[in-house]
Amino acid sequence: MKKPPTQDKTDIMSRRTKQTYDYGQKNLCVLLDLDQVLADFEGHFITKFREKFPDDRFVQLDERKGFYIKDQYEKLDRNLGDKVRAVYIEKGFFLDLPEIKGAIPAAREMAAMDGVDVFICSSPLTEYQNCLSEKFEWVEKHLGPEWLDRIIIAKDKTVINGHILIDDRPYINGSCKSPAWKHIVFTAHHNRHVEGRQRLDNWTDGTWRDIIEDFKKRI
Ligand SMILES: Nc1ncnc2c1ncn2[C@H]1C[C@H](O)[C@@H](COP(=O)(O)O)O1
Ligand SMILES: [Mg+2]
Repeated sequence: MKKPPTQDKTDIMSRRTKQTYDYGQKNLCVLLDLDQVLADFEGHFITKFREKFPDDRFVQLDERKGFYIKDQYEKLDRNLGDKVRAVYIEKGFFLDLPEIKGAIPAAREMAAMDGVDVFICSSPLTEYQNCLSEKFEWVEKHLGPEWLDRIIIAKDKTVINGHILIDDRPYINGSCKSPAWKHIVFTAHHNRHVEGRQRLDNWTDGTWRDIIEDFKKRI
């Protein structure tokens, strides 16, 4: 393994690809989900749904329950499922997602922390045509081009290696029954009812730093 050069972490981070050197210690690998952790999928969905279908019933954010928006809308009216889908497969939907408050400065600060590597781990829709390229565009626009090398696209997040996965989806299943990561549930309206899980409620009160420091001690 190469010896580390005599430069500080800021210099290394400014490169497009962060290199791995033998510092005699392991870095904490943090996987950050994109939708509803960095980008506000649910809030933007309601705005667009109401613009497109102003005469239809919709679910207020504080009434959201269960991961899939489509499932809850279909319970209101079974014809709404196709309308829900039409909103998020439309060109520009993923690119225009607003930032979750405080997420971008927190992600940048986390990535600059000593002993921490940060990746963005996101699942594409099966209707990938707009969603996939727009996820990359969103990251480039909000975090910068140097983050493009840190995007992991995976339908099955259980096979991805990392120490922590911060993700709003409360149950993450896949072909690996014992994923390497510990799941920290990022609180969203749809998952508030899920109990007994380690959570991160927001990016603004600084508690994310405590979680990262705690896990750094454990690896
Ligand atoms: N709450 C959601 N309802 C429907 N679809 C959703 C929701 N959150 C995310 N999605 C979509 C958008 C993403 O492309 C995939 C997976 O998202 P991920 O945040 O990586 O679990 O599903
Ligand atoms: Mg998500």
